[in-house]
Amino acid sequence: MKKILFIGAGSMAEALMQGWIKQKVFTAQELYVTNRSDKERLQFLHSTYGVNYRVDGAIYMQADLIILAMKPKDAIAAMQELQPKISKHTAILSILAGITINTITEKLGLRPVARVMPNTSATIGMSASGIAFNGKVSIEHRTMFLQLLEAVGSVIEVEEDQLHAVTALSGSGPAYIYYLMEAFERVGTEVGLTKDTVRLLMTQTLAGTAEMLKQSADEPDVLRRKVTSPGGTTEAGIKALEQYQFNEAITACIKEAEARSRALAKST
Ligand SMILES: NC(=O)C1=CN([C@@H]2O[C@H](COP(=O)(O)OP(=O)(O)OC[C@H]3O[C@@H](n4cnc5c(N)ncnc54)[C@H](O)[C@@H]3O)[C@@H](O)[C@H]2O)C=CC1
Ligand SMILES: O=C(O)[C@@H]1CCC=N1
Repeated sequence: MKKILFIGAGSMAEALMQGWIKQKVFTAQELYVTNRSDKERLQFLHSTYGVNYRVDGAIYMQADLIILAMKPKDAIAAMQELQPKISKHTAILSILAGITINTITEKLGLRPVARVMPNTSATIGMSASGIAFNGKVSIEHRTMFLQLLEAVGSVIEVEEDQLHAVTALSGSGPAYIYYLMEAFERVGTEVGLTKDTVRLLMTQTLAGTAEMLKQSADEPDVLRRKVTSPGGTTEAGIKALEQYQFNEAITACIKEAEARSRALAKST
């Protein structure tokens, strides 16, 4: 029986443990979770998923894999606390935005580290994750790390530096789409539909559009033109997007998020 230890019990830790249990990658009994102080949160995870939340010194020492899942601002203190408690050989999977593999091995010692940027859709097996490894990761470790991420969605290997871009795009991406949906629902009710009807129409539109992009050989602009009749509604809508600087807004959004990821890396 494996021992997989989560340090940090927030929404991303929950998404991963939920996905792994659902996909039968690990049993709940193999998962251990700890956080800084919120015992109620640990009890909630225990009663909801059956994961262990009583973590003694032996569990730290025997852990096969440790998942770093605290907020980046808490990472240094958490790693300093962790270092004396864990075995020299334990592999680390970090989901921390902006915290480099170098910082992790500086604080925890040279060991196999995978740095991953998943997203919260891991909860339903639909994460899009980027992953980078250090030189200590063996072929067996690599296979294991990739399987863990494949169990909760799709995963693509990138250079570590590219994880800043992955974070800005797919790590934060669900929030942008939820924000878009909030806007659709708000305006949808203004033009005469109920919120429920807008939700139904637009979730299917998002899913259908994503599937078209996956299945079609056409580029997005070609697919867009197929929707856009001359003098029609789409053209009017797109003109409004252009007038309100849609492209500038998206560019600023991704660049600000990427810069924030880099700033986080610098400040630790
Ligand atoms: N929420 C998201 O969509 C994504 C988050 N991430 C990354 O995942 C990490 C966690 O994010 P969330 O789950 O959203 O955060 P969260 O705020 O929901 O949870 C953070 C957890 O870490 C715990 N913690 C803080 N200091 C600790 C310490 N010293 N020892 C043990 N536990 C400690 C807190 O008690 C809390 O349970 C962050 O580093 C973030 O960059 C990565 C991809 C997506
Ligand atoms: O907002 C954040 O910093 C994290 C990283 C990607 C999604 N959430």
